[in-house]
Amino acid sequence: MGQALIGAIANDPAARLSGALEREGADAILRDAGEVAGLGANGVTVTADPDEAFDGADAILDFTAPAATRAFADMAAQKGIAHIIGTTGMSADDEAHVHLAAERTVIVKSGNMSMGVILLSVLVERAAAALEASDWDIEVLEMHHKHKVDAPSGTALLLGQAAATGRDIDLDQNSVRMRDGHTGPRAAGAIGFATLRGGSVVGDHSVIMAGPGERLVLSHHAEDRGIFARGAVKAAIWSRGQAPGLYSMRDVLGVS
Ligand SMILES: NC(=O)C1=CN([C@@H]2O[C@H](COP(=O)(O)OP(=O)(O)OC[C@H]3O[C@@H](n4cnc5c(N)ncnc54)[C@H](OP(=O)(O)O)[C@@H]3O)[C@@H](O)[C@H]2O)C=CC1
Ligand SMILES: O=C(O)C1=N[C@H](C(=O)O)C[C@H](O)C1
Repeated sequence: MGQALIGAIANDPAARLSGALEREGADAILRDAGEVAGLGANGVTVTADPDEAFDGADAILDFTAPAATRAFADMAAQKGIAHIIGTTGMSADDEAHVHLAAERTVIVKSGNMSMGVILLSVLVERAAAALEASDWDIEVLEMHHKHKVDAPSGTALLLGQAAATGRDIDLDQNSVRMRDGHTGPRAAGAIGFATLRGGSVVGDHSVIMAGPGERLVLSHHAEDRGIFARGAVKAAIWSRGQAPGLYSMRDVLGVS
């Protein structure tokens, strides 16, 4: 995602890359960030020092890992920099940490930054509200590339949350995250998740609403990681002048 972000910033006249961070020992350290992204030199040197990378920045675009995101949330809050979080696979404890940091700075956090997925979540919420839970079973199916380390995807959870909100139920209390063996029949009102991994799939998500004699399927297919990067840049630009708080991509895109 780092390379996609550098590309999205270069293509947006309202944005400027001020720093680029990688982990100590990574091949990209001390290289030109534009060259690492395959765009030609842009004069920004990749560093392993977060302080150096964040110095002078208005926003941090963070697509890393939960432990890093926790640490960067503290740094962003302390420096008063907006924190745009795309990292997924965060625990409840990580989420609570981010909530606390959002008391001190602007945080935009979303399991998916693309316009299409955010609109899909609105449609899922409406469909789930309209369809009787006793008749319509909701399953969220996702497939990603073989390098992905967390499951279900952040997007699948975001879509599951949209369905739960539409039904006015608690997702954690009603979700089935895996099935194996003699599971018994499906619990009425459950929201199920199924995960596929393989190849180079950028990100496919379907919310299946299975009713008596018919099936409604709402899907999104990501073809290029640029859609996530462009959303993150949009969020960073939007964050300017906002009051501290935890925001979603619905806030950024103005859809509900
Ligand atoms: N919300 C959205 O729209 C999207 C979210 N994502 C999420 O973004 C995250 C990253 O995805 P992706 O780019 O594919 O993953 P990668 O593993 O390719 O990239 C993550 C990078 O972050 C680096 N990193 C981790 N910890 C630190 C740290 N403490 N300091 C500096 N660098 C660090 C990793 O280094 P190292 O390899 O050395 O650990 C790695 O280079 C995932 O959680 C993914 O699910 C991805 C796409 C879209
Ligand atoms: O890891 C990925 O690649 C992606 N992660 C996000 C997720 O967990 O949903 C967003 C997108 O689907 C790609």
